[in-house]
Parts: sequence; C-alpha cells; structure tokens
Amino acid sequence: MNLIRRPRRNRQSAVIRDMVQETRLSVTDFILPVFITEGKNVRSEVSSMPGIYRFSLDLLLNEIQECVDLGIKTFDLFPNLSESKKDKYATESYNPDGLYLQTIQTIKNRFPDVAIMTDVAMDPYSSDGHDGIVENGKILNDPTLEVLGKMALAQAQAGADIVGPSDMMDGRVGYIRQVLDEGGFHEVAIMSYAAKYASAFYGPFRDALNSAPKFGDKKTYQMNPANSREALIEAQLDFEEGADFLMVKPALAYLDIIKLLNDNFHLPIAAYNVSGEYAMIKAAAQNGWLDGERAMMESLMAIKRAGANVILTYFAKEAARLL
Ligand SMILES: NCc1[nH]cc(CCC(=O)O)c1CC(=O)O
Ligand SMILES: [Mg+2]
Repeated sequence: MNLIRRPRRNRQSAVIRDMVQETRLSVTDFILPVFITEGKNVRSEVSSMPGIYRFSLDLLLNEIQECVDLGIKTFDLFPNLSESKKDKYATESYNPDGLYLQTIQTIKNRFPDVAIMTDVAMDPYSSDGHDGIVENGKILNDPTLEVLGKMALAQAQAGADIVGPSDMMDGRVGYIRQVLDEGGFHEVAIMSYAAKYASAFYGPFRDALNSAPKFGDKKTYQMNPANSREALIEAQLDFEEGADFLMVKPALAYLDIIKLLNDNFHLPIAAYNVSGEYAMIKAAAQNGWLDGERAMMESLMAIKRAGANVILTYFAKEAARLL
C-alpha cells in the first residue's frame, strides 16, 4: 500500500514510543490517604483492601518515613474511632487531645516538609454514620456548618496544610474559608470535594473506618452518578466560594467529569481513586485474573490523561516504587 500516514512509525521502538508519550506519571502527583487508629503498635489490615492498614501513631511515623523516602510528600488522614467516641454532633472531631489532631501535630513536628491534608466531615465521628447532624431522619445542611468550622479551624491550628471538606453539602467552602481567614490561617488551602458521587465504590473505606451510615444512604447530599452538567454547577460554586483545588470522586468511572472540570476551570483538578477502585484491581490480581501492577499503572495514567493534576490513591506507595 502507498500510505502517506503510518501512525505505527511512532510506535516502532521503545525510544520513539517514549519520546512521543503524551502523559507521564510522577510520584509528585500522588496524595496517599492513610487510616489512623488509637492505641500503640497497631497495624491492622483492612480486609477489603489488601496491603492497606490502619496505623497507630507510633507505627504511622515509620510508614511516613518510608513514603517520604519514596518521594510521597502529601498525606490525607482519616480516623478510625471506637464507637464510644462517636456522638450526634461529632464533638470528638475538634477535641485537641483526640487522635486526629494529635496525629497531625506529631507528623508536622517530625516531618516539617510533608504536607498534611485533612478530611472535614462528620462521618467518622458521628454516631449516625452520616456527614451531617441528623434530626427526624433528615441530614441538616446549615446547622452542620458550625461543627465543620470548628473542625477545620482545629485542624489548621494543629498544622494542616490543606483541608478537604468532603460532605458534598452546600456552602462548605465559603464558610470554612471565612473561619480560616478569621483565625489567621490565610495560607491553609481548601481542596473541595466539588463533584463527589453517591457511589458504591466507597464500600471498603467504610469498612476501614467502620463509618457506614446507620440508616438510609447519602443520596440527598452526594451527587447522582447519572449527572455531569450538575458537576459544573457544584464546581462553579466552590470556585466562587474560594476553593484552591477542585476534586472529582470516584475517579475511574468519572473520567469524563475530570475532563469536564479540567476544560472549564483553571484551578488544579484532583481525582480520588477510591477504596473500591483499589479493591477491584487487588481482588482480580490476587485471583490471577489480571496483572495487578499493569492495571494499576494504566488506571493511574488514565486518571492523569483525563486531566487530573493531583491523584489521591491507595496505590501511591506501590506506584512510587515502580516509578
Ligand atoms: N467523608 C466521607 C468520605 N471521605 C472519603 C470517602 C471515601 C474514600 C474511599 O472510598 O476511598 C468518604 C466516604 C463516604 O462518602 O462515605
Ligand atoms: Mg457543593
């Protein structure tokens, strides 16, 4: 054949393939979510997330050192609390002597160069397992803000670099920005969970924290997976309210949303490659049904190609080793 255009020419050798590669992953793209728990010398594996552990603070410090040695420098912390610490108003979330704030402080003292991202949501501290205050079976929007403001301020005081309001209720970013600014924390950034969907892929995370809702579901606050134009409204509001990053969550089933936000906003776009996405690849790999490492790298690459500048992923350590 007399073909002028032969795309295969640019795939003919490793050198050329490498030269024309459009997207490259870097360990600096990653944020590692970590589960923390009370006690000493605890490293308990999450049964639905092989290779992912809940750490007590002493062992967490070794883990962070290992990650830092691999080039991972940002950590998003999630607390696993005993039921006795939970209540209707998530009061433990701003207890200065509690697990979460103590952990932030200790990490920042020991590793001044790492960045700590926090989760600003009631669910791990709530006896209802919901992200907001519950009254008569309803999840309240505005009254929950006071708790979130206290939580975000306490996290900033403990040394948080980025706070992550993750409850997908309205007015979070603006309110938290105001509370942080009034407290003198102009430099603490907000990564808003701008488009977070009511997803089945959070199952293993709720196992890890024992934080599943005690009744109902989260569909009155998290988005309907069928919607994409609504993501633009959510992102626009968070932009106007002062968000520094816009996040899409989950990642793999929502690559179109990542691209949509990347095309329409000039803030950094983050994607949360969630617990269920991790669990699926791990389970298939353990069964010998696919090559786990390749599936991991391909998924992370796809998330970046779609337009995520920042990837929150439980694969961060494993991927960093391969990079
Ligand atoms: N504040 C809730 C929160 N923050 C992060 C995750 C999920 C993360 C994951 O699945 O890895 C969730 C779960 C939920 O909405 O129930
Ligand atoms: Mg919103």
